[in-house]
Amino acid sequence: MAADLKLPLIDLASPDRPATAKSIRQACVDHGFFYLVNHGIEESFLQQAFHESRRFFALPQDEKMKLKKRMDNRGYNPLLSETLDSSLEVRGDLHEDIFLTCAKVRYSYFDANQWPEEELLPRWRTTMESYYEKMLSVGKNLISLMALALGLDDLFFEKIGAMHETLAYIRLLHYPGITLDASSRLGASAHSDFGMATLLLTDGVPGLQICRDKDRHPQLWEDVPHVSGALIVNVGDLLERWTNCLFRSTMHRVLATEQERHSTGILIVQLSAWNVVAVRKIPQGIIPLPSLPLVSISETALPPSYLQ
Ligand SMILES: O=C(O)CCC(=O)C(=O)O
Ligand SMILES: [Fe+2]
Repeated sequence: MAADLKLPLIDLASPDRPATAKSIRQACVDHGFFYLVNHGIEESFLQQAFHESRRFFALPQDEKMKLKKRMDNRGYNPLLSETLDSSLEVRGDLHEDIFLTCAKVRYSYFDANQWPEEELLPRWRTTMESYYEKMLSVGKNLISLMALALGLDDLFFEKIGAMHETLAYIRLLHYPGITLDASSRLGASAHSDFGMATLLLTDGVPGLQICRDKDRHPQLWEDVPHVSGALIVNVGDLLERWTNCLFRSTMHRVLATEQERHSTGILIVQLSAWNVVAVRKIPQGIIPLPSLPLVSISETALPPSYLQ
């Protein structure tokens, strides 16, 4: 049995933004994970997004395969096609997912999405487009609070152009509620997220766990309990890098459970700093991805004062 964790709860509607920023800083330093409540997205709308997500995964496999993920990272990943922990010998996590982005950026991503046909899933596209807009707006508010939490002007990321042409992905995930062989195969194997931050919503079925100290042996995995109506926020590798590891991009995973599970999330990535994105955390430390430039910490966007 994994230990149960009490993650901090951040109230996005609190009028005391400096106090909220202070709590966010503590949460990002201690855990890299927290709950976000009073985020302003109506519960009925979130349920509708889940409903549409379920409808998609319930389609016949050949319909889903028509949207199979392409090189640009958008589209459908069938069951067992992805292994988030690249060090595993048993390949294939027990989930299927679809990636969408609605960003209107220079590569016309908006039109490049692969949408299910309207006759097949009426209103699916419009629901996902509003889901994207609503989650991104919460994410932008949060990122301005993160700037405050770093002792910066709350428009800091906007001013340096970091939110210019913001790229964010919606990821709809389905864990089918089966366990394969008696192996240790996971729903989503251990990984950290690569962008600035992820905002996640789960259907309440347990499974999500975090490992706060990846260098500890044996690793300690702690359950992230469900909090009704709250979004789960986690810091991504990019923000960890920008803050010289002050904010933690915490490793997490999802167990394979016998109960079916859905989650929907938005991953906020920073498009105009791909060179900074191009570092991945691996257990041994930070390494550049092959063929992509590594930006030294002193060249990153934040002034040294943020560490104080
Ligand atoms: O389904 C979950 O609870 C976590 C999903 C996740 O880690 C991800 O989408 O990066
Ligand atoms: Fe993740």
